[in-house]
Amino acid sequence: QIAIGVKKEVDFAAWYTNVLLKADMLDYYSVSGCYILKPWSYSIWEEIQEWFNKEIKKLGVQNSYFPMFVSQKVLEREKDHVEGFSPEVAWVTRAGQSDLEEPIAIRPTSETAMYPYYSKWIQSHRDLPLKLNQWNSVVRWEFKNPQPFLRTREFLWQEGHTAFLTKAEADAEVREILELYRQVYEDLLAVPVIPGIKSEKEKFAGGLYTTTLEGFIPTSGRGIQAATSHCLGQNFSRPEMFNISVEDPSKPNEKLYVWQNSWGLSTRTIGVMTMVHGDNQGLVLPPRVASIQAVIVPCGIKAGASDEERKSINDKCEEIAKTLRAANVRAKADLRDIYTPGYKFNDWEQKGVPLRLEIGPKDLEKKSTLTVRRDTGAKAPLPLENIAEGVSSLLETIQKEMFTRARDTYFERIKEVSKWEDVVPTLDAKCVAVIPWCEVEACEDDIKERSARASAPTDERAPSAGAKSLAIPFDQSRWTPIEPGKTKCPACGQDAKRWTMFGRSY
Ligand SMILES: O=C1CCCN[C@@H]1CCCn1cnc2cc(F)c(F)cc2c1=O
Ligand SMILES: [Mg+2]
Repeated sequence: QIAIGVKKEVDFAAWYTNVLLKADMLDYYSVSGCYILKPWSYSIWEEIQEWFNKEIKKLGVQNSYFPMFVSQKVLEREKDHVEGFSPEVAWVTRAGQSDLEEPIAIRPTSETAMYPYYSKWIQSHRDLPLKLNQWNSVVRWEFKNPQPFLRTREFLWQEGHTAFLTKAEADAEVREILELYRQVYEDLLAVPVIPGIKSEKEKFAGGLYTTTLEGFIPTSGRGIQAATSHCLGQNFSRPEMFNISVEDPSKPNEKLYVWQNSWGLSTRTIGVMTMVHGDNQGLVLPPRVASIQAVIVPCGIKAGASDEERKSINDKCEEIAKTLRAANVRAKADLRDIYTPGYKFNDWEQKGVPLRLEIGPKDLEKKSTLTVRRDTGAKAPLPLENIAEGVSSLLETIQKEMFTRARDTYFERIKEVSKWEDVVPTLDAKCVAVIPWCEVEACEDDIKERSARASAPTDERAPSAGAKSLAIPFDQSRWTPIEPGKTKCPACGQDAKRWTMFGRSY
């Protein structure tokens, strides 16, 4: 029987929620759009936190905590910055039986909570650079249908907010952080992403420019914004906004408004990892973030087996688990005597445990174990001698091959398109169209509108069908060089500037 009850390529949305439930990663919650993160998924967030926290501290970033409440007049400091977002702001209007004088917003992001205090704390250039990060949750009362980890009304993230004397320092940090995000996805989660810059239309409107990691979900053929690192320029420090300035060290008596960045990575990481690697047996965990990397299961114990035979097998399993744990492999022996080996195999496969070691009487005699990889199902005997070394290298191989397979799939779906008539068919083939684009915003609106009308009817639960610009990849070398003045934008015929990824997205 199909463990997950529905096939990934048949009903992706149902497959996704079933995988999360069967792997015991989450449970539904009484408030719609909110989910409980159970230990099996929360441990993945902890792995990401531990790694990222260590890295940003190397960059001199310090963690802090600002209140979750933002007063109305502070949140709406700059009308046009928030107005586009205002429908999704959640407000506290009452405490107990009495209404509040003023409604208080629950932070949807913390710029407006933090920057009045940046203005207060940053007086001299010696107070720069200021680099603070928060690990917290934010609330955005989304109305589009919620999806666990991908679009929820409350989510966990980190938000970094930094201030510099010069634009050059800010520009450099934007890319340093984006590179750390790339490592979270590619090295920890084995998920390939393409770093690039957002178009003027798609960037964070309050900022100067937005750099992004673009992920891709092959099953739906949709792109997904995996992480963002914005340069805010001086938009938030200027006098009309939060007035964050120092005396210009090179021009006394002149005010210099600071250059700021803000960057975020959320529990969306877990959803992307699940969608990219999961299969019809359920979750498939990359070893780097698996809370159990190897599960040891006693096998072949006949019903009539003697107690000592059962005990010798169980003891061996526990001993192997201990040996592996001593070598920093997160290993567990499943000695539950109420379940058959077959039941256990299915249970741990649904939870995505990267490696299973089977130990039966014959294995004991031969002093070997049968290893079974979760990602490929490949089985191979492994001598119990130097078992820790063998298991560690097998886990590394699994990590590498999970990434390579996902990257090859992603790159196969990225199609170089130079003629408009090929754009919609590319999207309908669940691919991303990379076009030599003119970077004119009106053209972008036109592409979205023309591709929405022409596209095949996608299932009604899917997000919008029109093609958005996803990113302008920093690495342009993968496509035919654009000849300035000669290469034309396939959508509008104007001169093309850079290869740009267009696709449907989450
Ligand atoms: O994306 C990030 C990274 C972490 C720090 N913040 C930036 C920009 C967030 C952009 N954004 C995103 N969503 C929002 C939703 C709101 F309800 C609202 F009032 C404001 C915003 C909003 O500013
Ligand atoms: Mg949003």
